Amino acid sequence: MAERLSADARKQALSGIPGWAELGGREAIGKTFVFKDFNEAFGFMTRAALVAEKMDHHPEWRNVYKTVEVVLATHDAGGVTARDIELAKAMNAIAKLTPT
Ligand SMILES: C[C@H](O)[C@H](O)[C@H]1CNC2=NC(N)=NC(=O)C2=N1
Repeated sequence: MAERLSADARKQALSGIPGWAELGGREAIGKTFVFKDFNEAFGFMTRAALVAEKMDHHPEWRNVYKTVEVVLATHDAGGVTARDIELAKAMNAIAKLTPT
């Protein structure tokens, strides 16, 4: 099973993934993506969902119109692991292909 990252390792990893930050009150990372419209937001979610399913690692997320709020944590590990960092990077790469 993946190991929880230390506070230092989380900070280090997050410094390389624009827009992602630690949540307050819970060991998890999050980012709010804002797109041009609902179509782009939902397109992002569709592409990200396919990648997440392939990784067997799934986001907690909420969509309102063109905004997608994402939270990533590894529930089995009780914190943030390399798998969350990997999915966060993949989501940033997908968002780059999507007009904002
Ligand atoms: C059995 C399966 O691998 C686990 O339930 C996976 C599925 N997807 C998951 N996704 C996330 N984000 N955290 C998990 O701990 C997790 N566990």
